[in-house]
Amino acid sequence: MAPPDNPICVALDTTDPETAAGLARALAGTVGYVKIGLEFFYAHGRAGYERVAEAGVPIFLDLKLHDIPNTVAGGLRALMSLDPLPAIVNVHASGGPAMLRAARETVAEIDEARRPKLIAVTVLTSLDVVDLTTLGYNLGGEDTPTGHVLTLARLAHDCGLDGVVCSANDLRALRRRVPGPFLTVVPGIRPENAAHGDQKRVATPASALADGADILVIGRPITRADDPAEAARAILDEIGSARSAARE
Ligand SMILES: O=c1ccn([C@@H]2O[C@H](COP(=O)(O)O)[C@@H](O)[C@H]2O)c(=O)[nH]1
Repeated sequence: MAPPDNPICVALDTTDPETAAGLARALAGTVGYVKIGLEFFYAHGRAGYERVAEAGVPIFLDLKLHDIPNTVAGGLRALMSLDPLPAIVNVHASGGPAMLRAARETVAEIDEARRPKLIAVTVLTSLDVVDLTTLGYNLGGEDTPTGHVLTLARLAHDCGLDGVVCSANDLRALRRRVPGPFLTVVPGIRPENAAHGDQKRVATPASALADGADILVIGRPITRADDPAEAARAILDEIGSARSAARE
């Protein structure tokens, strides 16, 4: 799977349709994707989605489905009638193999050239090793969640999914241990000196790409900037400079 030309995906986390559609228009041509998540979709559903889609930017519909196989398949099938189709949809890998296969079979009902990429969330970037231990995961004494991310990523791969959502901290191990092509979509991206907020496993845009990210999900550092398009351009410049320096 070829990496996208423009790896920036901006999270439109708002309940205001004017703001979401306005951001999508302002960012068209500067970013590769916009992301619609729970906040916007629960508030405005299909009509809100279609309004954002008018800007013509490919959409990652980040609804992170997590339920029994039949329910996830039904939910995804309902989403497959969106017009235009999203470029990417997702489920939680921890829904298990039967659910992942049901999801894969459902998106496969759309012809291959048009179907959305189906990816699985591994471990949320807002969780660190302390959180996972609190949740009862046995990390075998490791001090990062990467081992668990790899388990879920391999499962997603074996169930035929196109890729995963993971943190930048997991990428090197994942690129070594999960066969490609396999899309890596990476939130928790923070330019130097940007506030981390609720994100615990973070990286800069340039370092995430250097470690193997295909798509960088960036929300507040762009959407809360005085000029979001300018903030996105600054990140693209930073990425370009880091790539040129790496080639020298
Ligand atoms: O593990 C995950 C999965 C999804 N997200 C989503 O990405 C954006 C990040 O927004 P920021 O404002 O840049 O923190 C947000 O929509 C999350 O729902 C994630 O952060 N981590």
